[in-house]
Amino acid sequence: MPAQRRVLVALGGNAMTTPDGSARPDDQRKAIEGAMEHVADLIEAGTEVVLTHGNGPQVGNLLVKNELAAHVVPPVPLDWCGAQTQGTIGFTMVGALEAALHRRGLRRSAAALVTRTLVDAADPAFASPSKPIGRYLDRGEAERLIELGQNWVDLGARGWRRVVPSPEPREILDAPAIGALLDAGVVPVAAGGGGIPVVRDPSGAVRGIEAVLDKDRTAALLARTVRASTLVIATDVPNAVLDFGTPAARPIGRISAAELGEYAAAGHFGGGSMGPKVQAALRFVAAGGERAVITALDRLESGLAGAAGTVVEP
Ligand SMILES: Nc1ncnc2c1ncn2[C@@H]1O[C@H](COP(=O)(O)OP(=O)(O)O)[C@@H](O)[C@H]1O
Ligand SMILES: NC(=O)OP(=O)(O)O
Repeated sequence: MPAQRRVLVALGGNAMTTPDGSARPDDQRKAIEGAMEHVADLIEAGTEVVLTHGNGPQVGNLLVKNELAAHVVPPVPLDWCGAQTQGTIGFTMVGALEAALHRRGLRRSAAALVTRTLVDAADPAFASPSKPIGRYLDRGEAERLIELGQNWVDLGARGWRRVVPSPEPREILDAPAIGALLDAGVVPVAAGGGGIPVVRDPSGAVRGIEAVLDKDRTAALLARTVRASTLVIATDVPNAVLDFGTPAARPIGRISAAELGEYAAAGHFGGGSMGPKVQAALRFVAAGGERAVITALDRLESGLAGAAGTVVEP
């Protein structure tokens, strides 16, 4: 498999929902259709693309539905909710991407793979929930749910959000199937929502475990696994910003991994938002990746060329 021009594009939840995170089906369809136009442009320009995506709003909403309906139908575990969101988001992305490719005269197909990501059952993250999912609530509503045993954190201006365990992704178990899709010329959508978290029993059997993986962390692992030259993290802001949200805010353009690492250590990037993206970019480059780009969807092409966004190089 050629390593040149293979690009892993990770789409954030913001590329798939409205800014209020409500995740209404029509809003998701429209947002995904817009995102796939940009991805189709890359493919038309000759880039080999592997796609992954977040699922924070969707998996949180599904969990709530399960809990609300628990007295009527049996609730399913969080890893099943993750698998279900891979299915619906992947299905929507594949349809939108194929339509966008066909409009450009490209008869390429795409396929969404239900993807398992191995984690360690002893990961300390299981004891300290940190991954924000679902809708934002105000403090009073969040406190009521905390009393019922849920974990919620204050995320500032947008409100409070539920958090669940998010262990470190260790291995993409379905990597051979992703490789087979690439070899067949099919555009893979893989490891959505960071992949379904699974652990391996002493017998070697694999089983799901309740958590939601961080899609940026998994994207860095997936990019290395498929030997992509570039990792692009597409979100709703054109750049990572220093002193974000203050009068001294300034966007970061091209930067070395060493310098970006210093800014990260100094606390410039929000946990649960820009922090994981910067961490993923640094990990990918440290592991031998040529370039990681953090930018907005509408700058994908110029970001790939190193002319827009936060461009991280060794
Ligand atoms: N230092 C920073 N630079 C830029 N954006 C930041 C920074 N810190 C926090 N953010 C926030 O991170 C958001 C993007 O992260 P997130 O909402 O998790 O994206 P996605 O859902 O696309 O993965 C931006 O909308 C911005 O509000
Ligand atoms: N799983 C995950 O990280 O999803 P978001 O990017 O939507 O938060």
